Amino acid sequence: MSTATFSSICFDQGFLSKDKVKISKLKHRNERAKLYVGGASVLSTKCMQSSGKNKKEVRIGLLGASGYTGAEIVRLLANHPYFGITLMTADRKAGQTMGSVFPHLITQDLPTMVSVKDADFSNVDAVFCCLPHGTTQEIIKGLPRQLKIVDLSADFRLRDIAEYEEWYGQPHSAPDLQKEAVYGLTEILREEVKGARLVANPGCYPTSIQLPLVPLIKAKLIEHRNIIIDAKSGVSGAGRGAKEANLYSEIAEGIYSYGVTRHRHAPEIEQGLSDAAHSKITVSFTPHLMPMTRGMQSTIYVEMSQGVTIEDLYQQLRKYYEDEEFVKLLDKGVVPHTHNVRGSNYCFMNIFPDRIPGRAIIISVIDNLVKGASGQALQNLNIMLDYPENTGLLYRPLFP
Ligand SMILES: NC(=O)C1=CN([C@@H]2O[C@H](COP(=O)(O)OP(=O)(O)OC[C@H]3O[C@@H](n4cnc5c(N)ncnc54)[C@H](OP(=O)(O)O)[C@@H]3O)[C@@H](O)[C@H]2O)C=CC1
Ligand SMILES: CC(=O)N[C@@H](CCC(=O)OP(=O)(O)O)C(=O)O
Repeated sequence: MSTATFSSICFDQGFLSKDKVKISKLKHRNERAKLYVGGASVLSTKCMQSSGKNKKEVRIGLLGASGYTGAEIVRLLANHPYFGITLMTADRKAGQTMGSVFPHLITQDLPTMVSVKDADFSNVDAVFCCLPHGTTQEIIKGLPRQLKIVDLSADFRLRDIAEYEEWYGQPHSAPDLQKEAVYGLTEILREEVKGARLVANPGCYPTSIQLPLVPLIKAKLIEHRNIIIDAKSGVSGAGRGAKEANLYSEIAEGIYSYGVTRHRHAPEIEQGLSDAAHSKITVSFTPHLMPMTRGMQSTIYVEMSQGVTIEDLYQQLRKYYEDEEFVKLLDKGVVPHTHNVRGSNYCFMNIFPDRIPGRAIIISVIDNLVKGASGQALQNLNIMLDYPENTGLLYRPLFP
């Protein structure tokens, strides 16, 4: 069985069917990976519906389905043999079908979107919450306790409620739930995610920044001072809502920095780095908006600890991520490009010696909508529900 190929398996989308990838290679830690080659369990949605058998095992509620991250969850779940969507919500677009809002999803059989206040959770086991921060905490507070929840917003990411209130400019209405939430930076906090009911999915910038820095800080290879992060995002990072600053004519043929000295991802990044260091770390962080739809690059300048070499940093990242499916340290000298990860759940990174002795430059790229949002969210829910972590996430990067 372990030598079956994906070409022998019925998936909704053609790209995997052409891949002669040995199933054994794709197995993760979880024994349920065996189900990949179990015949009926790998049938596509269409196959299941037409036979009326083998309904998907987990019923998913998707809150904020009409936004970019919601649509991305729908796209990813098309290839998930176990998770099926039974509830979708929208705000202004409540009452509409997904296919009318996102024609690229018209081939998927999906429920009509309803307003959150009319949502019936009796047919739901787990929820992806793709709502704006601020609105999310009230909604999650009202959900049935038995639901597993992955929240893509920032509402439960910061442990310190006072810090949340300072950076987000409003009181937190669910501090008790905040205590229960687990920060879902998967490759770093996988064990905590396993037992969680509520996961706070990390922001896109914090994901691309913490993945390379946390292993280096844990191994005491870099200094805690003078960490400088220059990060760039595609426009989809700002969501689908209309904003003057995101009009084509404002974005095309130029770049601009925003949130200079005060972007709300700074405390989130600092929380993760400080946990790794067991002492307070403060960073210089400046995000930029780029004239591209998806993609994110973080270029990070660090000071190496006394006596540490670039080779030490490289070997630490190599060791830390050698068994990881979605985080890849590239060969020495290869510069990561957002094109390398577009449409996929990968984070690619590399590390270079700076011309200033003792300093290093780290480059990390992700797709903000996948590893930076919906992909990592699905990775987390797979773990929370004890499914193979890579289920539904084996999309190859789109190039060009
Ligand atoms: N875009 C990205 O790259 C990333 C986004 N995130 C976070 O994920 C969350 C979703 O982001 P994204 O999909 O980009 O956002 P969008 O603006 O594209 O979508 C927001 C969704 O929430 C719904 N909505 C808006 N206001 C309300 C409300 N008051 N009550 C109920 N539903 C509401 C919208 O419905 P309708 O369209 O019908 O009005 C829409 O479905 C945000 O918290 C964002 O910060 C996190 C990481 C990366
Ligand atoms: C390009 C752009 O505008 N990006 C968003 C970050 C997206 C994200 O991760 O947002 P949350 O932390 O709110 O979930 C921003 O800078 O506000």
